[in-house]
Amino acid sequence: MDRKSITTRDELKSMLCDENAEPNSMSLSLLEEITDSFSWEQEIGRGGFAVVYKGTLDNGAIVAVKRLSDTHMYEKQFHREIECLIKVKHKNVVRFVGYCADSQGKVGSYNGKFVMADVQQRLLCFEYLPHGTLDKYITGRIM
Ligand SMILES: Nc1ncnc2c1ncn2[C@@H]1O[C@H](COP(=O)(O)OP(=O)(O)OP(=O)(O)O)[C@@H](O)[C@H]1O
Repeated sequence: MDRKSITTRDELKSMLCDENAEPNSMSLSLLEEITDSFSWEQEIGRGGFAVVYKGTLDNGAIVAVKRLSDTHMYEKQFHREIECLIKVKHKNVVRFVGYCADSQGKVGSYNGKFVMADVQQRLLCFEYLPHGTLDKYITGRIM
């Protein structure tokens, strides 16, 4: 279980080219880099618990980066979700590429005092599906 995390665009590109490659942990800095720091121009959709961004690579490859809202899940649930996503491998299920759980202590002011708080970021990365949602696809509302 000591596989090296995906930290560069090249590592992500070669992982995407290998259909047998297992999902892996990814660095927050790489996910920030490919989504232009989660800019609104890269946003492709919103669900109940996450905003989904397009992550673009220089060879034209695209991934979908799902940034979970900080209140969405406890640690255990997040681990269980990753475990399930890793196990599911099927041609009709979107490919799970990787995950990122990052926590940084940040100093801020609260009631006039400086406090140190843990800022957590949890992200999931999937293969990008270019044809919109299934309901729009089925009902023909795709451009
Ligand atoms: N792999 C993907 N490729 C392309 N677009 C995606 C992908 N995953 C999500 N999206 C887009 O982002 C939107 C939000 O996705 P998300 O999975 O967060 O929410 P959801 O499917 O509505 O379900 P829920 O809120 O229950 O998790 C989708 O409706 C879709 O437009």
